[in-house]
Amino acid sequence: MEIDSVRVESSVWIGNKRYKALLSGWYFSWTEIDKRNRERKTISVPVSEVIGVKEGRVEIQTQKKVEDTDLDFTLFYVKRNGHGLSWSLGRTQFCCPSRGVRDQWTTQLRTALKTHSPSRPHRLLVFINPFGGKKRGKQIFHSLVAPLFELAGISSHVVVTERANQARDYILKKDLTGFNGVICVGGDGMFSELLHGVIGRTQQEAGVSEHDPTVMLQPCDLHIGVIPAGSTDCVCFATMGINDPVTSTLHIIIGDSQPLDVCSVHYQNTLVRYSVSMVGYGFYGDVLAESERHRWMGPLRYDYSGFMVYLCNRSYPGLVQYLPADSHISSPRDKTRCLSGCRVCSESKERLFPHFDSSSSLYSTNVSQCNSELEGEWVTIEGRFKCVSLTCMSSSCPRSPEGLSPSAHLADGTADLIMVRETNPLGFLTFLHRHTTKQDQFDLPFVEVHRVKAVRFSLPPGEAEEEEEEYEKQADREIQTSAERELEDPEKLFCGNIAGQSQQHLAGWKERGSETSRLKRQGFACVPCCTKPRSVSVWNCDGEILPHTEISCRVHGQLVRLFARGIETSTMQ
Ligand SMILES: CCCCCCCCCCCCC/C=C/[C@@H](O)[C@H](COP(=O)(O)O)NC(=O)CCCCCCCCCCCCCCC
Ligand SMILES: Nc1ncnc2c1ncn2[C@@H]1O[C@H](COP(=O)(O)OP(=O)(O)O)[C@@H](O)[C@H]1O
Ligand SMILES: [Ca+2]
Repeated sequence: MEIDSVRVESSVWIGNKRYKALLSGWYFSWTEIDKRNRERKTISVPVSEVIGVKEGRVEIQTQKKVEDTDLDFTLFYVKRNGHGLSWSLGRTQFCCPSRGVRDQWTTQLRTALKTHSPSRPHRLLVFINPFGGKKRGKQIFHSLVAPLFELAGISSHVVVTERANQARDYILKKDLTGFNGVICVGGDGMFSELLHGVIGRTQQEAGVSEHDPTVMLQPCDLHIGVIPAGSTDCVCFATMGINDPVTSTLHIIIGDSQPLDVCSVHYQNTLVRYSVSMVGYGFYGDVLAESERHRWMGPLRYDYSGFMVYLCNRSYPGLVQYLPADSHISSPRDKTRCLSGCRVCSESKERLFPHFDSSSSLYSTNVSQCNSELEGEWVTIEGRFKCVSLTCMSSSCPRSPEGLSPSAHLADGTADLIMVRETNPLGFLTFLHRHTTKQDQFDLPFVEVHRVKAVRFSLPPGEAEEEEEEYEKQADREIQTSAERELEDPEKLFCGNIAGQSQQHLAGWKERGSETSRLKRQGFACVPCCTKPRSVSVWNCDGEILPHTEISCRVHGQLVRLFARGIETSTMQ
């Protein structure tokens, strides 16, 4: 065996074939040597993608040694399947000329792993929602994820949730010393709990008020990992390009890091929620409100509710104001895609954090810096809309592989505002259908899209007053008793589903009795396609219904980081 400071090399055997194994720089490779000593095919694995090195011949499933010889070692690494987005565990068993050489290899490979992968997690906090999606969260974790963590030497503390918001509260309140990341096994709702916990805790520790819409929030160090086991799983799909628990687990193990923009939603000077995928009014709000009544259908509830709400053919008046992003940098119609190593996103880092000190990893929370992000001319648009949606990223998911806004970026500090004006049912169906094909859903005369830094939504003045009167009357007449019941415990009304509500915010609900009554009537008590015209919809914020109509949203560039690397272009191994 030859070892110098940059190279380790020796002969090894795989089965009955001889190979030259080489560890050089960032790569470990093995090249077949034929009987005439000529070099044949080489397989090369980046050290950063090695999952583990074990002495002996070890099986993948059981991790047991099938044969304990002194000459063998087994290498586990990331293997790309198909087009490269789906990852599985690769395994190769090497036989060395002597025990000394075998021990040298295991030592050298483990040292290289430590040097080249310093950001790997050692200890993780895992939250499983046993009721998400098809209710397979526990099974997915124990059969697919836990064995890989064990192989990689990662220890985990597992919490199977017993109620909504448990994961969020745990992150906000418990001692997290020693954890390098938090993982959710569930859907977008579960991710959202972790998101609120991690952002909230980071701001608490930094002494930053989350309620102030103009403040620069402190970026979060604790990484979030997502094992898809929900209904839409849009966060996972949009950051990995695939919903696959094993792929997600391998990205977590190797400590990949993908920054993500987050949108904060405020009502007056109170934080309502954070969003990473979609804040949608009109169609998407109605679909969500309707779908909550059909949770028993599992993921299909969205298709069923989508169909019912589509038949209602509603449109809503609204006043939308937005702060455009710099159109020289990128545009929602530039037909590009945000891929792994995206230039637009990496160049945004300097713009978003001009005072970032890389030596100490400190971000300056300078208020003037944040205000510069909020500078510019606001644009106002009034009209009747089928839907108004804001998305910080493409929001691609299996239902819409290109997403709500195919050219949106994961970490550029902007979101895309999509406004679909009132149109005939066929026009709206064309718009919806284009989400499922490669056709441009923005190339329709009633659709507008803008890349923005902030958005405000309000009801046109006349409408707002009329609505208010109508709701007051309705609230008094029709649902007084249920309104009283819900005021006693507003959280119960939504089945504990308003994750992220602060006490202050819940108090806000109690004050606005007529608004909660209205929501109940619209979202929960209303029969789909009811004959009464309704001119106010609800907001769908990453799968949660918001208790306010007039909201303002602001994008916080690269606020959190995921164990992911964005979508890779085809790279076959
Ligand atoms: C005709 C086919 C139309 C397909 C339209 C697809 C649009 C898909 C947009 C997807 C945006 C996803 C944004 C992510 C939202 C999630 O955060 C959030 C929570 O997810 P979770 O339950 O996993 O926790 N999910 C949602 O709010 C679900 C929104 C889903 C909307 C689906 C609408 C389906 C529409 C079917 C319409 C059928 C019309 C047929 C007329 C003949
Ligand atoms: N043990 C639990 N019981 C009830 N609700 C829960 C529990 N754990 C999490 N939740 C809530 O369930 C909601 C949906 O969960 P999620 O995992 O996103 O599944 P889905 O994608 O099917 O909606 C989330 O808003 C989350 O807060
Ligand atoms: Ca973005």
